Amino acid sequence: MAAAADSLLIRAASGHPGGYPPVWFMRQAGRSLPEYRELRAGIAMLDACRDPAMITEITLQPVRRHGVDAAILFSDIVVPLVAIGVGIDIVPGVGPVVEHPIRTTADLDVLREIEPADVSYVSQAVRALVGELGGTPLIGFAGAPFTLASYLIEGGPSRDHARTKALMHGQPVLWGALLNRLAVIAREFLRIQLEAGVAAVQLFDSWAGALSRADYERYVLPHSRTVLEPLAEFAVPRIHFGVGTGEFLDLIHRAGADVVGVDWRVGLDEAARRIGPGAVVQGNLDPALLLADWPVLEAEVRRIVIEGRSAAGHVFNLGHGVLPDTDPDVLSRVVDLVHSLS
Ligand SMILES: Cc1c2[nH]c(c1CCC(=O)O)Cc1[nH]c(c(CCC(=O)O)c1C)Cc1[nH]c(c(CCC(=O)O)c1C)Cc1[nH]c(c(C)c1CCC(=O)O)C2
Repeated sequence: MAAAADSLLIRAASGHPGGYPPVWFMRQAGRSLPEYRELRAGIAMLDACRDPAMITEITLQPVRRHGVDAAILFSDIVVPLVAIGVGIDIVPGVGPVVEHPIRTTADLDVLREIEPADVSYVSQAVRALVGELGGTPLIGFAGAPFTLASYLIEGGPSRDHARTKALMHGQPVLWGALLNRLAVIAREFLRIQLEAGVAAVQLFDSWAGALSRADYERYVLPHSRTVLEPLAEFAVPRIHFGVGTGEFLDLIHRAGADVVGVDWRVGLDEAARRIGPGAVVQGNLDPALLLADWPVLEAEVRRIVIEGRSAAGHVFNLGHGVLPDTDPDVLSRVVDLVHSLS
């Protein structure tokens, strides 16, 4: 732990950057890696997420291959919900699909509080990983209340989040009760990972960008704050990420984040300005550009590293997850390039 606490990621997150920005990739573990596809063959996603040896090996794969500056726990945002008994499956090529969508007060009963014993495989994997990783920090994560609520209300992935928004505006009491339960689950799931030894946490509010600034502030921010604020006691970086949240990056920060994840729509210099003094940012290469010719990609990486220097700290990452058909050698080359820039 002492070594991980001194890592580039932890230093950049507290606003004391070293020579080059630390680099890791959202969804660095997964289908872009042949060794992942081989290991996962014939094993369902949620079964893999409940097997400590599998979690450990898959988490380590991109660290070994790319030399990234952080590992992210192999899991999924729906894992804590499945662990407390919510009927959810992860369907390949689709995403999480919910057996009984949540649409009434009675439906909330299924969302009981999570206990460490519900996810002992996660604690076990974290402890093993902290030992294996040495000085490389391990990032734990959870899905944010809004993004989890969207899956639960819609019953699966949604383009427009229409039922979610209708419930948010039309049944604000039910909305508040649902988001509060999800916030407590996310916070306790992160606490379990922190107690097992993760060096940082990331809260994924992937779909928050579907909301207006005013609606985010009123209906979502208080609940994301319920997740993040009490975790300050662990004194580790709390990263808060969403896609399309450029209009309210300051609110993402205000919810209790030390590091604000930024997608590719806003430059990091402008993002730092929007967040305010002392801003630490994470991002923000467009994952689609990993499929472009190297000279194009190289120029983008250089631009992002330069723009990141106007923030108090910068963690190099993508603006969203690695796409499955990304060439893993390109990811390794991006890591080497970032490491050569100081
Ligand atoms: C929205 C969301 C989900 N899951 C997650 C989010 C938030 C991040 C984001 O916005 O991308 C979070 C997540 N899911 C996964 C990770 C692993 C850690 C990492 O390497 O980043 C993380 C951080 C593994 C996964 N989670 C999933 C996979 C793919 C399943 C497989 O390999 O069979 C992986 C590696 C499944 C999943 N789970 C989810 C989706 C949309 C999918 C993809 C469905 C598909 O295209 O098949 C829900």
